[in-house]
Amino acid sequence: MNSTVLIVENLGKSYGDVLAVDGVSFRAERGSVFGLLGPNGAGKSTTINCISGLLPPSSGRASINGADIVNAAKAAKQSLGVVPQDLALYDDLSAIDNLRFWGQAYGLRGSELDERVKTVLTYIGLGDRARDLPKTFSGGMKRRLNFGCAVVHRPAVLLLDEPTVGVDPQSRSRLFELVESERANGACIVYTTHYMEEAERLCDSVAIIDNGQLIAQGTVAALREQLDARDVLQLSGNFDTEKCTRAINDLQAGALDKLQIVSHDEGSLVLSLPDASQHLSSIFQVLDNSGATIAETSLRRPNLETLFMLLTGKELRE
Ligand SMILES: Nc1ncnc2c1ncn2[C@@H]1O[C@H](COP(=O)(O)OP(=O)(O)OP(=O)(O)O)[C@@H](O)[C@H]1O
Repeated sequence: MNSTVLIVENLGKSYGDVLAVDGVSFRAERGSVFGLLGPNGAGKSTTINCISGLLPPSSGRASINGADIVNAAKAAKQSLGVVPQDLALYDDLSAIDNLRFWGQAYGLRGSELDERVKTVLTYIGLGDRARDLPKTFSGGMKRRLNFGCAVVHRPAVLLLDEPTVGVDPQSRSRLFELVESERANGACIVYTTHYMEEAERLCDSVAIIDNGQLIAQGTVAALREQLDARDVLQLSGNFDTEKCTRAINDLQAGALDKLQIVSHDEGSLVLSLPDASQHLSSIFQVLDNSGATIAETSLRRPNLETLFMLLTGKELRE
């Protein structure tokens, strides 16, 4: 059995003049969580909405379980479950009837439907609230019901668009458990988020998207390796750009040949280097000699968030 169930090739989507998704390609496997990471407006939802058939792509293609999302849309949708960013529940249907509705929409009938709905209700922790309306639920309970509706027909591919936005910590960890058990059941999960710590906890492989383009892709371990164990040192204060660059160049020419400038303007200086804490005093010394005043300093260990900064020179959450 081929383990690749989702193939996205050179996908593009424009809204008028706005190129929201620009040639995105990736593959995702059964029994794995694929993270699509990027800041607000990067193009994550547009990518998800194209894959789920909600938006027609402007270019490129995608297939789910071998079915092209445009030419074999019905078969593609049958293998797909979607948990959209905004809740998609019927307020006038009880929890169990919301699940029954989605089960029927995907062709489940009779005892198979009854059993599956019962299993999913327990699975999402709403067994004792089956007959209640979603409006009586907390935000986290609604999210879990939304999740249940997406998995009731046992999809091969599950798309989750920022599922933890506005969710309390307890419901968040329950959602993580649900994602992990779907993976254990063999589903391929595409998980979009701008929380890098969620990606580091959940994802087997990730793609980082910025301005509609994938700027890095691989397993979390491989991307960490790409960072070359670099710390990110962020300084804010007053910097004369020219004098400061000269000072940093002197350091690079000396012992700190791995020192890099990530971004630099008059009010801030972001540097990266391995084992930064060992070299703080020499960095501060040369900056001081260049006439810089430093108001604030922060040192971050390498993670996906610092990788984003190293690749783009920008903060993930601004
Ligand atoms: N219906 C639309 N019409 C015009 N532009 C749009 C539309 N939807 C999204 N965009 C633009 O497309 C780009 C990508 O948006 P998208 O919602 O896909 O990003 P995102 O990464 O999902 O961000 P967020 O997490 O904020 O939803 C943004 O520049 C956005 O303003």
